[in-house]
Amino acid sequence: MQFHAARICGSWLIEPDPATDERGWFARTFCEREFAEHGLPTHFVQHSRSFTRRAGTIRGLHFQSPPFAEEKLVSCVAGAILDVIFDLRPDSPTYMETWSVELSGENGRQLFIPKGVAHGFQALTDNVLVNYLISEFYAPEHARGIRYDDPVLNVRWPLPVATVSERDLSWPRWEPLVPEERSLS
Ligand SMILES: Cc1cn([C@H]2C[C@H](O)[C@@H](COP(=O)(O)OP(=O)(O)O[C@H]3O[C@H](C)C(=O)[C@H](O)[C@H]3O)O2)c(=O)[nH]c1=O
Repeated sequence: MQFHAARICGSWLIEPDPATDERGWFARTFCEREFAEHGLPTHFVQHSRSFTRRAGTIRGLHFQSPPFAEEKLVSCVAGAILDVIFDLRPDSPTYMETWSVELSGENGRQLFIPKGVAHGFQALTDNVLVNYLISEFYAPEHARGIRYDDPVLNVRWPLPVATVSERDLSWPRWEPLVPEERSLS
C-alpha cells in the first residue's frame, strides 16, 4: 500500500500495490504494521458495507458526535463514487474545508478519515458497493449529519442528484462555532 497524506489534516489516500499476473491481481487492503507506522489506528471494531442501486444517489454526509466519533477507512469495491469529506474540527488547520476524491473498484483506492470529519458520497455508477472499517461502535443517538447541499460544503456534485434519504434531507443547516465557542470545543 502507498500512503499519501490528503488535503484534510489527518486524512490519508491509500493506493493499492496490486500483484498482477495472468489470472488478475492480488492487493493488500489493511496491515496493522503499515497502519501503525503511519500513526493510523489498527483496531476497527465494525466493518460495514453499503449497496447503492442508482447512479446519482447521495449518502451522507455523516459523523458521530463524541464520545462516539469514528475513524473510517472507506473503499469502493464495485462501481465508482465521488467521496467527500468536510473538516468539523475547530482546532484543525483545515477546519471547514471540503475535499473530494474518486474511489472505485477499478482504482482500488481507500480513504482514511479521522475523527471529527464528516463523510458522504455520490454514486457515479449504478450498483455501487462501499466498504467501511470503522473504529467506533455505531451509536445512533450520536449520529449527526450535514445536508449534501449545505452551502458550507460548496460541493459541485458531478451527477444530477438522484435519491437522498429523508433523514439526509432533514439535517439542520450547519453552523460554524463562533470564536468563543471554538476555544471551548
Ligand atoms: C451506519 C450504520 C447504519 N445502520 C443502520 C441504520 C439504518 O437503519 C440503516 C441505514 O443507515 P444509514 O442511512 O445511516 O446508511 P448510510 O446513509 O449508508 O450511512 C453510512 O454512509 C455514510 C456516508 C457514512 O459515512 C457512514 O458510515 C454511514 O452513516 O442501517 C446500522 O445498523 N449500523 C451502522 O453502522
